[in-house]
Amino acid sequence: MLLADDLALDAPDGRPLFSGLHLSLEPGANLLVLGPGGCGKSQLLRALAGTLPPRSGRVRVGGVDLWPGEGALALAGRVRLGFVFAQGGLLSNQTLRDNVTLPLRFGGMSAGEAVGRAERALSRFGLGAVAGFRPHAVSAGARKLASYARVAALEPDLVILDDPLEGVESGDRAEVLDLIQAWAADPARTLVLALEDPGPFAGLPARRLHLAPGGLSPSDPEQP
Ligand SMILES: Nc1ncnc2c1ncn2[C@@H]1O[C@H](COP(=O)(O)OP(=O)(O)OP(=O)(O)O)[C@@H](O)[C@H]1O
Repeated sequence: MLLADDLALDAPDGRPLFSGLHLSLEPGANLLVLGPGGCGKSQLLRALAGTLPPRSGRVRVGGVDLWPGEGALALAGRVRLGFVFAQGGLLSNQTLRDNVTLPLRFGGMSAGEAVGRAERALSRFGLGAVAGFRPHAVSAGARKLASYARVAALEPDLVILDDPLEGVESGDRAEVLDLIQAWAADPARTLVLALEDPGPFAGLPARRLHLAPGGLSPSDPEQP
């Protein structure tokens, strides 16, 4: 489902983060990307999600080349990819409802079905009453939940979550944890999580990739 071959990434200032990364995740596999702040976890997830070109190397998702290639655009209508970045990543000029609906429409779903599914996903997270609001009109916690609703509605083949509990209010943690555990247990879904510390995900059945300042952790058994 997810293949990274000889991947090298730089920080936005051009500083090398790591090189020679190999990953191969079959459908249903889970991966925890671990490492201290600033070591490049977010940049790696963006490259795997097709939103940030690597310095060199290859990324394939569901048999589709993202890099070299046109990144996430290449996935349209072929592989469903859902991601939640630390800041949520909602489109600020669209309502929460439209933020959830748009990826479904891009995947070819009819407008009626997409809106119905978006409404149900937002209601599940207690956001039904604010579905017509734009992201800046709701709290940071609600924005984060809406970004989870967007992924849940999409039912993606690949889920990529950066710092999954960052910004989730304490009363919503159990709901979000349940959702992530269900994704992790689904044999058809591949899940990638980035965290400084596994915390509540320590028991997740997942492989681990350790990033360290200045490169890959030399103790990482995944690497050749
Ligand atoms: N927009 C940006 N502009 C400049 N530098 C950036 C930007 N985003 C990330 N960086 C730098 O790139 C490096 C990797 O950042 P990245 O966010 O991938 O690390 P991380 O492991 O995810 O850390 P954290 O857990 O703190 O988010 C860091 O040194 C960071 O300062």
